[in-house]
Amino acid sequence: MSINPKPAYRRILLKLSGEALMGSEGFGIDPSVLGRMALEIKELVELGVQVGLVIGGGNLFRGEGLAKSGMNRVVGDHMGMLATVMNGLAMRDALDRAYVNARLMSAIELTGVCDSYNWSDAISNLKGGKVVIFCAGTGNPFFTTDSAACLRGIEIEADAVLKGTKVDGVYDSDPAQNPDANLYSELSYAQVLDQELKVMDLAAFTLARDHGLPIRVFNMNKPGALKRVVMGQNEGTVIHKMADSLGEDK
Ligand SMILES: Nc1ncnc2c1ncn2[C@@H]1O[C@H](COP(=O)(O)OP(=O)(O)O)[C@@H](O)[C@H]1O
Ligand SMILES: O=c1ccn([C@@H]2O[C@H](COP(=O)(O)OP(=O)(O)O)[C@@H](O)[C@H]2O)c(=O)[nH]1
Repeated sequence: MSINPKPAYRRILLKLSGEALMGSEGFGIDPSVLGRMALEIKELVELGVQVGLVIGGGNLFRGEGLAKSGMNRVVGDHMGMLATVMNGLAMRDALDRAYVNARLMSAIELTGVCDSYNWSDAISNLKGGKVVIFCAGTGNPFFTTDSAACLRGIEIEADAVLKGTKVDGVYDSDPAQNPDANLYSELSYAQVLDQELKVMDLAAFTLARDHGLPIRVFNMNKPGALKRVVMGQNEGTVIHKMADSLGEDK
């Protein structure tokens, strides 16, 4: 196995689900998980990779779940977006404690708590080697933080969206249901859509496809997997533009 000494990416958009932060607890934030993730992100910064981060809120609130219990969906989504701000505050704090310079930018204005999202400030901070955490999703109800990850990824001209999840990548069927499921190392956008593989919601996925933004899915709970992805080693599944048997992939 050859080790590639240089990172494969100059700038990435890392998406971490809220559930990734709760560790073995069923709710909330596990400080030890947060600390481990901060150290993994620090390694990337030390390699010279520019890191934008989008954090989910599913460990605290999801609008869809709250709406099922009778709450107005828009209010539920507002709570979900504020949950991502809480996760963002915790992540910025963990990065500070790991001596990593980080800025927290919110799509919803929260004076005195964090900065408001500003595209050019985000780019300057990234160029200056600061980790930029984008919270409050897109700022709009009925969207997800996967959509926010693709949107911010396109805006900051990231080389890829790296989606950290609970499984090793994208399989031909749900590995939680089928122990014999096979892991893909590479897929085209068309293959994901044709085979209805679960990567991210359709709004997020089509945004990435239409802008040719590669998505790499990997296991955030697997120590060192993030670094291997960034070093261009064979880890997880990449979904990107490729000519497939049906002709041009969009
Ligand atoms: N074809 C598939 N490949 C990989 N994971 C899949 C597939 N189908 C369903 N899943 C499930 O999707 C989950 C990960 O989805 P993800 O979007 O990261 O989480 P969430 O929906 O909780 O935000 C995994 O736990 C896995 O069981
Ligand atoms: O642009 C956005 C992003 C998120 N949310 C809300 O915030 C919640 C938490 O985000 P998400 O479910 O994407 O978190 P994850 O699954 O990544 O933890 C969502 O369920 C939505 O209710 C929203 O309304 N608009």
